[in-house]
Amino acid sequence: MPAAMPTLLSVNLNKVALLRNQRDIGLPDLAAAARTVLKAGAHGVTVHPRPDERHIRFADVPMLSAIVAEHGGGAEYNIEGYPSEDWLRLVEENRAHQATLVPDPPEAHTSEEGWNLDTEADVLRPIVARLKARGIRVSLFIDPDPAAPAKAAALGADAVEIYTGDYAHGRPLDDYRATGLAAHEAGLRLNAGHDLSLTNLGAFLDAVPWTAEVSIGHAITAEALWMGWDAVVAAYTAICSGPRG
Ligand SMILES: CC(=O)[C@@H](O)[C@H](O)COP(=O)(O)O
Ligand SMILES: NCC(=O)COP(=O)(O)O
Repeated sequence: MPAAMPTLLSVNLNKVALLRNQRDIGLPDLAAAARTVLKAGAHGVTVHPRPDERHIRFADVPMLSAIVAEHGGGAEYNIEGYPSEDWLRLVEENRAHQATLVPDPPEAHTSEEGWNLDTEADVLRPIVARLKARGIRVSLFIDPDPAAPAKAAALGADAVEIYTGDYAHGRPLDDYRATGLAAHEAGLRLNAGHDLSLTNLGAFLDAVPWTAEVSIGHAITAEALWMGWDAVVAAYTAICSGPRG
């Protein structure tokens, strides 16, 4: 069993932006949300700017970059998305610490699968090199497939993010643990995300103790409506730093 390590929490602000976009009055204040979650103890902020700007708008990206930089203390900015030229420029121009490449088509309702690292290898390899040349950590969004981490490492990725949506809907943790171990053995940073929540995060981290970072947005935003941001971030960081069973 690997030495227990605290898992870092990156709060995805997509759903704060989604609510903000419903009216033209700037509420909820996205900048205030970013400052609040960082002050409450989140390690970083994640955004997933989609081509239709349904939630995070391209103009939000530099504003949030400045807030993460202003917070300091090693806080990180994780930008997720499909690596179109526009998205790549957004990542490069806004000092992302980590770029998480996700295979979503523009019309995707949400992210529901990882990369096919066999058929997309030739597309991804130069993109990974381009981002790494700028000092950006590159994470590839993968399915819970123990064969995926070695393929991601062969493409030059620094990290993988296991898609956890199916786990949240009842898929057993066996493949997640095997994939996490494979990432650890491949020397990759292991991230995880999608539909993680206060009710399912602990069991995931117990089964996959190599997890360096979780990015959580939908559930934490819903939970913050009842608990408030300070309390909900504290609840997640307590799970993230708790003893691994
Ligand atoms: C990649 C992933 O699982 C999430 O980060 C994604 O950002 C969710 O996107 P929506 O918030 O648009 O559903
Ligand atoms: N990479 C996962 C993420 O950033 C947030 O996903 P979700 O918690 O909104 O499902």
